[in-house]
Amino acid sequence: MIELRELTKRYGRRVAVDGLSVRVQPGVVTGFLGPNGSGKSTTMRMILGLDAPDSGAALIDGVPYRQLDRPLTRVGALLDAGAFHPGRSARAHLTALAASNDLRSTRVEHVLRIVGLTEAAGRRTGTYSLGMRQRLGVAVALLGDPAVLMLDEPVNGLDPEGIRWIRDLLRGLAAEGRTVFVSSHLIAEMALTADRLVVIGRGRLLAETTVAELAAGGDSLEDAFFRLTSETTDYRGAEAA
Ligand SMILES: Nc1ncnc2c1ncn2[C@@H]1O[C@H](COP(=O)(O)OP(=O)(O)OP(=O)(O)O)[C@@H](O)[C@H]1O
Repeated sequence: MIELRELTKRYGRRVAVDGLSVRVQPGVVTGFLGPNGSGKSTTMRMILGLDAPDSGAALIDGVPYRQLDRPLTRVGALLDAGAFHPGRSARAHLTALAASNDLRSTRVEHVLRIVGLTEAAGRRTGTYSLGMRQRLGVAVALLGDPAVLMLDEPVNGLDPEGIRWIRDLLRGLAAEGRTVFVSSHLIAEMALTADRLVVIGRGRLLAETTVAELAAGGDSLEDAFFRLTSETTDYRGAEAA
């Protein structure tokens, strides 16, 4: 489980994450939704110990990420697809990561199979398409067989086949009992992938709900999302100008 307790982060005078308290439960896909700049990436970076909160805490199974023993076996994350050495093959990348984190080397071929990269695993990642790099990012996240998975905008830039693949994978991982926390600014995509939704705007919690509850209001999911977040966006479309 991921637990945020009054999590707060400021950049100068700007509050990027503002007293966020949320519990992300195992066994379901939880969508983390909010407009651009609402604080999703900053929250995820704090969960992974890459940014320090100004106050509050982000806990994984009760402890901060940095205190986890063998963290890759506890939490898998996909933050930035494409951040791989372009001259290295996928297999070499995963093998090095497994060795440096004391993971069984048999995991490498296993995760390559899960993400469908077995045949391409010997190729330099510099030759990979965005979709293939995304798959490799997912392979990295799964390498330690963690019970908690966190993905920041995993469908960005993917074609429909890639989007469906990520969706099915995430739902399968949750069905295995894992905690799956996935961010997006696209409500329509999240409606197809997530069971629960955590909606934020300007770093604040706006709603913790289910897709069904959000849709029950009568208007479309998109309208419900805009209604929730409209007060928090810094920009306005022509209609509202
Ligand atoms: N390193 C940083 N320095 C200064 N400001 C930052 C930094 N990182 C994020 N911010 C600011 O914090 C706020 C939240 O940004 P964040 O990237 O977490 O939002 P997001 O919801 O992930 O947005 P997007 O969907 O566009 O990725 C924004 O106003 C952003 O400009």
